[in-house]
Amino acid sequence: MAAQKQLPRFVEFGKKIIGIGRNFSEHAVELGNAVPTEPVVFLKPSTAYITWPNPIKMPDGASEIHHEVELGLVIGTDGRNIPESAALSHIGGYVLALDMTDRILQMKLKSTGLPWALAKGFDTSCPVSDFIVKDKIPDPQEVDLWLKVNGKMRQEGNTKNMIFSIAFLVSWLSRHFTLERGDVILTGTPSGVGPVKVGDVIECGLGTVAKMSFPVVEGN
Ligand SMILES: CC(=O)CC(=O)C(=O)O
Ligand SMILES: [Mg+2]
Repeated sequence: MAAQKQLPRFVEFGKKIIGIGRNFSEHAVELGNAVPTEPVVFLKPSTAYITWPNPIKMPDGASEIHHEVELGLVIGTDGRNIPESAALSHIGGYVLALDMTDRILQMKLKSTGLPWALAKGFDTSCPVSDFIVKDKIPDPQEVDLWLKVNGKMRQEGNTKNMIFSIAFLVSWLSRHFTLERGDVILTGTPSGVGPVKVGDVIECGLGTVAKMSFPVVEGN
């Protein structure tokens, strides 16, 4: 409870949303990408956040978007050049997150070597759960991730299968830019990503620690 008071709801101080791509080899392979030798990084604007009971809105011009269930790390203490040995102490807690992606647009951008910002950063592209206090996840490298669409299982994975560990990611990112209290790091999705359309309902969870559900609606 004390920890919850320190970090009440991350959205009150949410800053950068830092995405890590292709951090599970089976997912990299399912989209025809090479398994990375260095983390693949992108950013989403804070306007991407939504929490229950808000819906995911289809972005303009799209008829489908992809779901990606992920563990989100919430930074609790600012840091730069954080050694790997101290990385976990900079994490203040966690969120269950969806990295919603306009895959068709992302593929187009990739094919011309352009950044993914528009495909990853549309409004409502980052649904998140309530803040999860650190104690609820004693080992973030041993967490089940699952996602269903309209009641059918689509993604099942475990954070132990990440290519780059959570401690490595926090340390490595902090060498490139300062991590600030309230930043959220999306740690990558396991395999099974796929399309959702208007009318679909996504339900997902982190083992039994967190669960959330979001409908997909027409954008405006
Ligand atoms: C290809 C992607 O969109 C990468 C990504 O976000 C991931 O989680 O992996
Ligand atoms: Mg992702």
